[in-house]
Amino acid sequence: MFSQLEALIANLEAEARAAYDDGNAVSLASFVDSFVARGLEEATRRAVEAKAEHQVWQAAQAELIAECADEGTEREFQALTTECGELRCGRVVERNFASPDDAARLRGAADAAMDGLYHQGGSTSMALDAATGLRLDDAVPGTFDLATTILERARDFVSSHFGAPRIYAAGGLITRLEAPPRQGPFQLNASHVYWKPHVDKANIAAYDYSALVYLSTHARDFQGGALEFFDGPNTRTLVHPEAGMLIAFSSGLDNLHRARRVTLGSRFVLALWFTLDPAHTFVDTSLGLNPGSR
Ligand SMILES: O=C(O)CCC(=O)C(=O)O
Ligand SMILES: [Fe+2]
Repeated sequence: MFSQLEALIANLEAEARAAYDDGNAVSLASFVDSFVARGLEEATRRAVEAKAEHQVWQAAQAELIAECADEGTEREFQALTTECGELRCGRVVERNFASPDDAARLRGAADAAMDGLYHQGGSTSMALDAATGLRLDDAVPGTFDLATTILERARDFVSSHFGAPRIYAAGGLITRLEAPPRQGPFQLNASHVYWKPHVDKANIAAYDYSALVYLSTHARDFQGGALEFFDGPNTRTLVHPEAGMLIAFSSGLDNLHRARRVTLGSRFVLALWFTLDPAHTFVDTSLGLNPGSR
């Protein structure tokens, strides 16, 4: 299987070969070598920049978390729009974004596809990529297409709601939170705490918008597990997931949040992230394919 680095080098080599001109003074081999070397230098520079940006976001996140008390006044979700630079920030909920049937189909497929995957405490996640697609389709044919269709619809929804004409899929996860946590050989860390407040952009600086499509319903499929936003030191905004509900929000510091601990049952969510920067579009290398050669 290709590593990311091998895939990058293979891409650069393919690009170099395509760019090589026969009338060139240098041989193809040395042209490719110096093209790859320049490409790797550029990639390294971008990685260093991204690391610095990541550290800034993490420091700001730590400050916000420190300001939030353990307990706060709770209020139910209200849609919210704020200005942030040239963009719109805020949050929005859309019930029945996915039909109950589609949510149930994807939930069933995800549950089966997670057999044999590692869990961390009560949490099991699969990236939304082609390798997961094979597992999903093996469990319930057609469910990878269903997931990618939901992703595309979510992208259009976020783009029009937040007034960002062009946004790109930057990553996706299907996550199951459950209580009690499964034990056995696939349990990696029984004391893993997934219910930590966080800012999505502090995890991956390229994320600009987050969308969660719930596949399970609070009080029917699970207890606990509300989505909680930390709005100021003592104020919490809660969303109780319903199968098919979409919640979209800007990924920055205005949306410090967490999924609360599930106390009983299973809670599935399709989490999607979008970026304004095409350079950060998600590249699926899960089947070891070289994206440049497709
Ligand atoms: O499951 C949820 O409600 C939240 C998930 C989340 O915050 C995340 O994956 O970043
Ligand atoms: Fe999050």
